Amino acid sequence: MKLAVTAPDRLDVRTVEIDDPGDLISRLPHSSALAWVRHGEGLVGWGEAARLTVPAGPGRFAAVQGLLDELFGSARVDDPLGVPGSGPVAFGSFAFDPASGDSVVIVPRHVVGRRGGRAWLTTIGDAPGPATRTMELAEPPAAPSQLSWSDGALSAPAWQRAVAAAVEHIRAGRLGKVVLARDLYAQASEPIDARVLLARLAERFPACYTFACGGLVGATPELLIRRTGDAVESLVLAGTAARGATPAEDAERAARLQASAKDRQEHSYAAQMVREALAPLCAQLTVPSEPQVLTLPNVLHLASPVRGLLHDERSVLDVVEALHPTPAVCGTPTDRALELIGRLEGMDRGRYAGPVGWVDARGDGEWGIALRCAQLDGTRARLFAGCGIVADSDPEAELAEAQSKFRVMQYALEG
Ligand SMILES: C=C(O[C@@H]1C=C(C(=O)O)C=C[C@H]1O)C(=O)O
Repeated sequence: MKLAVTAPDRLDVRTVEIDDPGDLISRLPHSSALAWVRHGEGLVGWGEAARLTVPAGPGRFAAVQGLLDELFGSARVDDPLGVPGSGPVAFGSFAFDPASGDSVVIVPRHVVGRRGGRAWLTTIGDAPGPATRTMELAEPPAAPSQLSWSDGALSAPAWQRAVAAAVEHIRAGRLGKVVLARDLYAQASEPIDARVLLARLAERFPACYTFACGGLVGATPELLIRRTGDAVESLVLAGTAARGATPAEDAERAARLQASAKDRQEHSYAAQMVREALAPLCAQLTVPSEPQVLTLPNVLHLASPVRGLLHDERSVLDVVEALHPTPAVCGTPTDRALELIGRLEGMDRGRYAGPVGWVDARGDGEWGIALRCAQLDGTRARLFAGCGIVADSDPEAELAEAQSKFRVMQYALEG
């Protein structure tokens, strides 16, 4: 594995406490944004003090952690706050497939953080000017215009055939579950500004993690892992139903989802694997015996909140490595599911369904699974959505489920 690294020999890092900046996303001065925001709290970043381009291959998480240890370990750091996300941080977005696609890790020159009534500004490289200088509101960016839509690798009927083929493999006993995704393109007349999408997503999906890294922009409900000191948390999602039109219909659909043997099976593959991956790392681990229902503006999900205490000092990236790819986005068993995904989807997922998030110099951080997202490339956006397939899956129902997941980014682009 050969990593491309652009970084100075030694980072000069300074964090200062600042007045409440309010909405973080409106502080971003240009479209090449880095973001991780939920309920108005989190981190936004811009500029590049360092960039790591990580090729496919085993050990990519450990390789990144090793480089960050060097970079952060040799840095001159003035960080009087000492809270998760203060001092130097790296944002990252890893490719889904361990065998294909580059991953991107960026140490921004400027980071604004906001959590629990405190806010901070971190500057790398330059002597920071007065905090108010960078706190000026950026010019409001323009919304995407004249969008046209087209299929990605597979049309809707072709994708339904892929789902039917997956069901055959599962019924033949070759695997228990596989997650199949498809892509969709949006073409705009002008370059798409990530900040417009981020602002719309954060407003409409406040309970999701609105993220941006290396042009991948989305709002994921799925927390792969948060590490704060020795405490770790995860939110496993798998099993989905459409929202109802009224509160009564929602309640009825939530009850049906919780009682659905097919969705419970889809969910238990994912929850069980997360338990098995975390157990060896944890002195204590709690996985609820029954999933709950998470209600989002577009869908309902079966959800298992997992909590644990690490028994050794480990960076959040070590835990990401132990978890990815979970059956929420890949399948069971992992190797057969990966192979079938490669055969049936007809596309490279890139960084969709890979880990996305941030890590600081203490090894604290938050990583989600990059879902409900699009890869921006100038005037074009490539959207992704996928569904867990088990023996009882129906291709038409899975297509409808994928459409309801696409709606998140369709809304972000169209308003
Ligand atoms: C694969 C996606 O979502 C995943 C699949 C789910 C399912 O199949 O029920 C639910 C949540 C996510 O874990 C996606 O949004 O693209």
